[in-house]
Amino acid sequence: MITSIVAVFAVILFLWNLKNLRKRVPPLPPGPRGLPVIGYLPFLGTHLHKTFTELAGVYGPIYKLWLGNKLCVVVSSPSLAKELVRDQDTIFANRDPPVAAMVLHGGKDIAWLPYGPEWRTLRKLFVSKMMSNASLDACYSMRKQEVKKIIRDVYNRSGKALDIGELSFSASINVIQNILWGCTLQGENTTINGTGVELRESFAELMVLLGAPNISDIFPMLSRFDIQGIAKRTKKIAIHFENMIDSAIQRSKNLAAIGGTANNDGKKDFLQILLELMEHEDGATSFTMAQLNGMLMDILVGGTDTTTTTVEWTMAELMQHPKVMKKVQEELTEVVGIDGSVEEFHLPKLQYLDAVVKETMRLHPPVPLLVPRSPSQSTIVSGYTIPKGSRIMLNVWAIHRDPQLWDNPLEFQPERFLNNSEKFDYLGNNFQYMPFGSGRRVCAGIPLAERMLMFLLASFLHSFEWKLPNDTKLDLSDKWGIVMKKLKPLVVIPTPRLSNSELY
Ligand code: HEM
Repeated sequence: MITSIVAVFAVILFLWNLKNLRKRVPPLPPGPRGLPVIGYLPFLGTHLHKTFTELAGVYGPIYKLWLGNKLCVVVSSPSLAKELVRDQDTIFANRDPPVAAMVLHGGKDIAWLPYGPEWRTLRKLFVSKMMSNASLDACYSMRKQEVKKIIRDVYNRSGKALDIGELSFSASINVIQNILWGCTLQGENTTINGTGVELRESFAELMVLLGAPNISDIFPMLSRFDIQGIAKRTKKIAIHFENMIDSAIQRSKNLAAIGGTANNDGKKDFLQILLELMEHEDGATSFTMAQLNGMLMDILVGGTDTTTTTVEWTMAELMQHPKVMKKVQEELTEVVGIDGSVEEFHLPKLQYLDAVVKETMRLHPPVPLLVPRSPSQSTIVSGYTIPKGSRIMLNVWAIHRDPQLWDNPLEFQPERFLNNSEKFDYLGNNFQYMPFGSGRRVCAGIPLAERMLMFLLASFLHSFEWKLPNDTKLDLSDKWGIVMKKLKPLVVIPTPRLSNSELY
């Protein structure tokens, strides 16, 4: 009798333990302790990507930190990146927009919308109507005209010290505006002499505001006090953009009323296509004015600052490595010819320049932590629980410099990307190299970015020799922002390189 009772108890105890074992939720990832209430906030420093890389050295490739009551998870290995953006992509394709993004356009844009039908419609529209090869080929003449305009500007100022970031910003913003609404709204003002400088400063400030740790994000109940003034400063910039977009919309509507198009060739620009779709809305493509605004702002902001920054970093690395610069120019002479100017059909043949751009984006990924993700449900990654709503940062900067993945990772060696174009492209299929992100939320503007980067750089490098002003020392330090820029602008002096002045 006693034996039977003990046996029954033992079985019950065993089943109870088994049930508990099954129910036990895996732990959160390890991570540093912060202070009560504010968590790790005071220790973040000014360079988030570097602080996060140092912490990975202590806690491993996946760790957590608390910023106030917001749980952040930082991931910095290719295999874990794959778990997030390939194996569990539908869960991690969600975003966690900061207050600054909400102030900018209510989060109603491709970059910040949560993963779902609204985001899918906008992204599909953008990719199919604006980023297809056919659409980009159709507006090549306009891209060419804008790049030529910049090259002529530079030629007219040969021998003077010029800011490379300003030059490439002028070209990028004009190209993007032309694709969006068929003209540059500031007209001549976005050339290197005009108020394009002011516009560029607004973009740069916005990137800092979007990337800054904000008390309002960490303690939503304090957001109405806007303690750091981030919402106020973002609103000011948003109004500037809204006015720009409003005048573009008004102009487009006026043109449509008289049956005209912004381009004299009768081709519709992106804004006209969108406005028409809005009027004849069907279920598949319907969207609101707020979404239209968000999408336009997204493209203006997301497309120009990243491209400008990459051009500046590439030129800086080339100034630092004259032998590489020489090889790039030799390739250009061979492919384009010293009596010709660069055309887009030359670009696929410029394999060494392509390797130089890839190597630059390895060392200086323009968006070092990508755009933060946020799981739409609680899930498990690498044996750790990742709760719904936590903020996930993929530290691409650390992955791109990991000595276990790259030989001499801190050295600028474009050769590592030569004859390797299949292994390393921009689509994020190789989780060791992801300057444009990966998965469903990979950058939506890659086709234009790739063409613009190569076209601008090839034109600058083919048309001019570049040198630093006397007594200037090149500084390759960076400055934190969601888009990471050079701390000091790159200022260089051009001298014409081509045989014939008519090529300028
Ligand atoms: C050098 C140039 C560029 C770089 C390095 C870059 C990088 C990125 C990165 C890292 C992301 C986030 C990806 C992720 O979360 O996995 C992103 C998103 C995005 N980019 Fe780019 N980008 C560039 C140029 C452009 C251009 C030219 C456009 C538009 C004309 C553009 C439009 C967008 C949009 C709309 C998104 C949001 C995608 C989404 O959330 O679905 N980007 N970009």
